[in-house]
Amino acid sequence: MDKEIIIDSIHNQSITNATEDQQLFWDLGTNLDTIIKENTSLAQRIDLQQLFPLIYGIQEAKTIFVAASGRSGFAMRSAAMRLMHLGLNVYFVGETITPAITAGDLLIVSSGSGTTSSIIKAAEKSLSVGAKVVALTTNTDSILAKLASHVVLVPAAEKQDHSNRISAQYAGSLFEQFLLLLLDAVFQSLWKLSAKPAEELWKKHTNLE
Ligand SMILES: O=C([C@H](O)CO)[C@H](O)[C@H](O)COP(=O)(O)O
Repeated sequence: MDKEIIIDSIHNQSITNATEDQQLFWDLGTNLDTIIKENTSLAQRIDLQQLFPLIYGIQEAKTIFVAASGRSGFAMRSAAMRLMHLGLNVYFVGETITPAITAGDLLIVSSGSGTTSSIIKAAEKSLSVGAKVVALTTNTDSILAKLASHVVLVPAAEKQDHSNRISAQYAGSLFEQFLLLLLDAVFQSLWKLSAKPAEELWKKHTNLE
């Protein structure tokens, strides 16, 4: 190939890439800004008093069970880990070592849609044995919300709401992100109430990772 053509094509390539990179840079910044703003707005729309029964329920329960699917499940696993750090007896539903739920226990479920069948089944079983069920969901008319002993409404977009009205993010992303923030806020309150020093909690942190 002619030397000038090669130089020309390299030059054009770098101009094209620079433009694409600039666009990507701008998009990423805008995306982060959108995500943070949507979470901030959601935090302002949460009725914090709806969290009181969750907090008291966690303090009173013999054993706490946590259940959620997919990305909601990832957020709830993080919350379950922190409850364990507080010294509470906590299991994630579906793990091999999770025992039977019984009366006096608490099941915390989260489902943006409130229609995920495994989560509804877990709630039904828990109620049938006399355990309490606290549900976090975007939909107070859902089967899960109607079953639950107590509902925390998280007014994020439901995963099949493609209207962009509540969130510009894909599917249930806002709900799933916010679960992590909300349950970290719950943990901070529980930690303060426990009056335990961080060093005591840290002893519970896995030393096998
Ligand atoms: O992983 C999920 C999906 O990607 C939606 O954003 C959900 O967490 C999963 O499908 C469970 O759904 P919900 O029970 O409605 O939270």
